Formats: sequence, structure tokens, C-alpha cells
Amino acid sequence: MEPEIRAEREYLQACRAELDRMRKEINSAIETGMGEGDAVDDKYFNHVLRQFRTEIAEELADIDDAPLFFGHLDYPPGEVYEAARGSHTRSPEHDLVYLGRRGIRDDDGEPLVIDWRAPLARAFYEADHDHPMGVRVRRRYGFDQAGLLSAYEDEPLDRPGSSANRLLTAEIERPRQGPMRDIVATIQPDQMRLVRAPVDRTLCIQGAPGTGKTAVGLHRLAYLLYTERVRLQKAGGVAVIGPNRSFLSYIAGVLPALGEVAVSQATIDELTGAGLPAERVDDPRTARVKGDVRMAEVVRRQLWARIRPVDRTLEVKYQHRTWRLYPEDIAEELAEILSRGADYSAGRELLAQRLAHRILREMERAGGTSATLHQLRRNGAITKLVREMWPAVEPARLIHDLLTDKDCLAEAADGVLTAEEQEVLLRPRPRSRKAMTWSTLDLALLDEVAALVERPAKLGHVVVDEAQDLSPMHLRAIARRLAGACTVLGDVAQATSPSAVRDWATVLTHLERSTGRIEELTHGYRVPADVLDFAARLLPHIAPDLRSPTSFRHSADALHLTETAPGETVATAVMACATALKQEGSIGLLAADDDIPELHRALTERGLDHAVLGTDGAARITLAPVSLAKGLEYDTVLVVEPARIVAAEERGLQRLYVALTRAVSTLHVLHADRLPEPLLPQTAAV
Ligand SMILES: Nc1ncnc2c1ncn2[C@@H]1O[C@H](COP(=O)(O)OP(=O)(O)OP(=O)(O)O)[C@@H](O)[C@H]1O
Repeated sequence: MEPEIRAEREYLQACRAELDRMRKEINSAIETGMGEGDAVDDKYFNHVLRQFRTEIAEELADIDDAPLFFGHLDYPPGEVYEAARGSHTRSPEHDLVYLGRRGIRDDDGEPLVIDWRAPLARAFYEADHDHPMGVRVRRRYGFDQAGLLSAYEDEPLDRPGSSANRLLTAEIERPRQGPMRDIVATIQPDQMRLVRAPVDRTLCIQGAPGTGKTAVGLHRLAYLLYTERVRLQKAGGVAVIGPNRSFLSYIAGVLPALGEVAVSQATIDELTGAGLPAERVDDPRTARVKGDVRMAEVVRRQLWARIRPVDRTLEVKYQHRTWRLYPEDIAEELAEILSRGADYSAGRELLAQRLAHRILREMERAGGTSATLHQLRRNGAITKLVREMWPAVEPARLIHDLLTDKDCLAEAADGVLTAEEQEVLLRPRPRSRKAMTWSTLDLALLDEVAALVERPAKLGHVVVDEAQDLSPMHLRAIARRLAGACTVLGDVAQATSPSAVRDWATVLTHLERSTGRIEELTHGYRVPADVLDFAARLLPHIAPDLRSPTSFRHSADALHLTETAPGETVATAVMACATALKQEGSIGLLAADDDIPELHRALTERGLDHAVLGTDGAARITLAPVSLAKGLEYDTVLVVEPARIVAAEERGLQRLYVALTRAVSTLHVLHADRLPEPLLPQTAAV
């Protein structure tokens, strides 16, 4: 074995031993309660200390499989450390800075590995021949299948020479299997600039498929937690919002691998739906109206219309006397509260409070009383009157009435929606309210009501992925939870939802972050160039303003178009899956949602183990309905009958663009039906 490799492996061993020591120390401090005080006053301090230690223990867990460092920077001696110690990193020849997913220190607090997010790590990502940033050599390590350090590659930065990128290319081009992994070892400068943007800057990142938007968003969260952890936690923590559960489970491992365990992940429907599932699909006309921002006004009116003045006298009995408030007094209190613009539930509470206060004043004026405001606030007559005037609201009931009761909708939407728009919103009343099914846009309406009743909890920073599909009403649901900035990721060419906002400036306006920056990533790391060029034939039809993306990957033989005899496509697809199994990597079989059952049967009959996306289970072959495929990738992708994918929905070409851009190594397009027109002109040339 090359002595240099041996030395690096030994250093890796030493780092692992120190990591074990750090883990043992923290676990024993938790067990013994080291440093905790006994006094009652110490309770809070002890709690915080324990919480802090538990977090560190969690961060240090779970990294046994990942290499502890992925590269180092070689500086002249004395450039980084104050004095040479004769150690591996500080010697008379050089100062070495090792970079890893987490920082590791030895017993004396000496840094052995620097966290990739630390200021010292910047040069690893940004230094080049023109700006070496004091670095003489950048080294990258390669690891074999078993995770053993097996190679390294040096890139001298202090003198002209070719820039080495064999290991970098190998890492980017490695076949994919399983869920998404972190990219700390290979983040590119244009991506890193976005990862490290200041915490209070809202970013909206437009990027072609595979340009690393999701990766950038997740690494940005990890970076922000490193630099601003306390501030973000105090502001409510951080969250990732994605389109569906399949996507969230695909990305679920990335942040924990970077030591970040306290990040919540939710689908947009989980955020808005309070546990109700989105089982219904709105037709495009309905969706366009329901997702429109004017619905916020309709819902607001519908809610506040429930508040009605009463034309009766309030009579409060207290210690054998009756105290009265007349309708005009009550109306005065109501008007005062309404003019303050309080939340619905706060206003309700305030009404009870003010009525009680007024009665109390009457009592005092009549010669004093032993009654208290608190007692009167709970008086049965006051509570009953408030319930009548300012009824408690159940969002699901309110939206149920709005969408199924013509008069109710007409009253709330008068002057806001046209008669035709109201018409498309209405649907037949279900047998019972419980039988009502909800669409993703219905859930956004529910959230709008819930937020008018009571403001939702805030979040310190939110990453919103696949944001090109969100309607204004969805964006409002996110906006009202934002305590700080957010990172919005998406690609307008992949927008399939009829209610989506079509441009990023408007997205930022709905998020109430109109000063946010719109950035673009154009360099693709997933899809081979030939495949990307093929898919880009759709761009003039789906997003004419977007530039065609370029690809980092130029693998030969990446694109296969196969025309089958009518009725033979399914069998051909199954055969292609069996062939693909002979090679490394994951396989995604993508088809129109309606075609999934037939493919499932055919794969089962052939005895090919597979998982159906959207249900539990994992296998090398994933059978994926195209409606769930956004954001995912497979090493080999088979797209079955593009024309059927296009025909299945209004924005079918966009859906097809998503399907064609999931492949990392190879794309097979299988069809008996004629290919959709926009894909045709160059077909012969492929
Ligand atoms: N700098 C990088 N080094 C290595 N791999 C990278 C890099 N950037 C992106 N990738 C990889 O490229 C693939 C695509 O990245 P990602 O899913 O983040 O792209 P995306 O822009 O969100 O794509 P889509 O629009 O399809 O959702 C992932 O496997 C990711 O790990």
C-alpha cells in the first residue's frame, strides 16, 4: 500500500478514536449529570445543559458509515496554526486542515477535522488558481465500496497546472441507489454561494432538473443551523416543505447525515391540513379559482359573517340582583372590537371580557360589589350571548358550507368572484360532513380559516421545495408561518399544477418577501447531456423563457428510444427492467398513473421484485406513477408511453419533462403510440 494512503488511513483511525472518546464523554456527562447544580434555582440551567448535551450526542451518533473527512487543504507552516507541534496537521513542512461532515477535536481541544461549514473550510470550495486563498494544495479522498480510504487526488493551487477533477467527476457520476445523499465533498462554487447566503436573505432558486436545487436547499439549512442555531431555534426552528411523502422520505437522510436532527419535514398538505388527507383532485378550472388569492377575501368574509349582533338584552344575575346591558350597549362593544382587527378567537375572548367589564362597572356605580372580572367573565349568561354572537368555528365545517351551499358562497364571494367562478367552486353536498373529501387546495382554505381564528406557530427558516406547483393560497399558508427568511426552490418548466403561480417574482410577493433574490442554477449534475438535450425539446412549448440547461455528465449511450408493436409496450418494459437488473443502480419505471396497475401485474407475473412508489417498501425496481416522481432520481429510468402521460392532464407536457429528467445514467423511452409532437423533429437524429 502506498505510504501516503497508509498515513491517511492511520489519521482516519485516530480521528475515529477521538470521535468515540467525544461520544463517550458526552454520554457519561448526561448519565452522571456532570456539572448540574442541586439547588432549585439550578433546575432551568440543568434542563438546558441536558438538552444541549443530548443534542450533541445525537449529532455525534449515526456517522459510523460516513468517512470522517473527505479532503484537506495544505497551507505553508504557520499560516493556520500558531506553532508547529510535530503532529500530523501541524509540522515544520505544512499546516493541514482536514474537512469533514462534523468537527472532531482531540483531548486537548486541538481540531483534527474541521466542520465543512466553518469559515476555515471556505477555501476548500472557493480557492482556485487565480485566488488560491493561501492554499498550496487541495486534496480530495476517494473511498472504496467498503468505505475504506483508497485514493487521493492533489490539486496544486499555488502554481499553474491542470486542475484535477477525477475523483470529483467520479463522485458526481457514481450510479445512484437508494435515498439522496449529502454532497458536502463536491459542492460547486455556484451552489456554495447560495448555501452560504446570509440567514436573513430570502432566496428563490430557479434551476433545471438535476442542477442541485434540493441539495443546495438542504445544505443551506445545515449551514444556517451551524451559524445561527440559537437564533433559528428561538424563532421556532426550521422546516423543509416538500410535495409529497415519497419525496420527503427520499431526502430524509441528508440532514441527519450532516448531524442535523432537529429539522421538521412536512408536505404542504400536512402543513395546512391539520391531519386531513388530500384525497380529491380538483379539475383545472376549479383549481384555478380555488387557489387564487381572492379566495382569502372570500374565506375572511365567510368567517366574519358569522358574527351577528343580537337584538336582546343581556341579563346577568348576581347575588339576588339582575344587571342589564341593552342591545345598543352590546352593539357598541362589538363595533369597538371589530374596529381593532383582532384574530377571530382573540376577538371572541375580548367580547366576553368587555361585556363582563361593563357589567362590573354598572355594579360598582351602584355602590360597589364583591364580584370580580374573572367571575363575571365566566358567567353563564355572558358565555351564552358570546356563543350566539361570535360562534366558535370549526374550519372544516366553514369550508364545507362555503363549497356546498350556493347562498353561503354567493354571500361571501359577492363582488369578489364572478357568477361563473362561483359555479365552478360549488359541489354537491355530501351525505354528511364527515363524508366530505378534500383537495390540496381545500386544505389551503382550511388553513386560511384556522389562521384567522388563531395565528399559527412561526418557523425561523423554511426551505420550500418544488415550489413551482404552489398556488397563491398555499404560499400564503407558508408566509404566515415565516418568522424570518425562506429558501424557495423550483423549476417553472416542471410546473404541473393548474393553480400554480407562474413566475418567481409573484411567488415572492405572495410570500411577503418581495425583496428576496431570484437566482438561477443552470449546470446539471444528474441527467446525462444527451438525455437533457432530448428533454429540452419540450422547453419551447412549456417554458419558452428558460435557457436550456447544460450537463456535467457526458456518458455515451445514455438515451434509448424503442418503438414497440401495439400492445407490446408493457412486456417490453418488463423485459427492459429485467435487463437493467443485471447492472448496478436503481431502476425507475415511470408511467401515467392509470397505467401503474397493469405494469404492477406484469412485473409480479414475471417475478420481478419491485416497490410501488407511494406505498411502503423498497426494492431495486421502483414502479412510479408520474404524478409522484418530482424531485426523485433513478440510475436507469424507463418511461412508458409518453403520449399517455401527456394526455392524462392539462399540463401533461410539463409532467413528461419531469419524467424524462429523472435518469442518472440511462433513459429508455418505450412507446407504441406516436411520440408527442414536440419530441419528434429530432427523433431520427438520436
Ligand atoms: N455538487 C454536486 N456534487 C455531487 N452531486 C451533486 C452536486 N449537485 C447536485 N448533485 C446531485 O445531483 C442530483 C440532482 O440534485 P437535486 O435533486 O438537488 O437537483 P434538483 O435541481 O432539485 O432536481 P429536480 O428539479 O429534478 O428536483 C442529486 O443526486 C444530487 O446529489
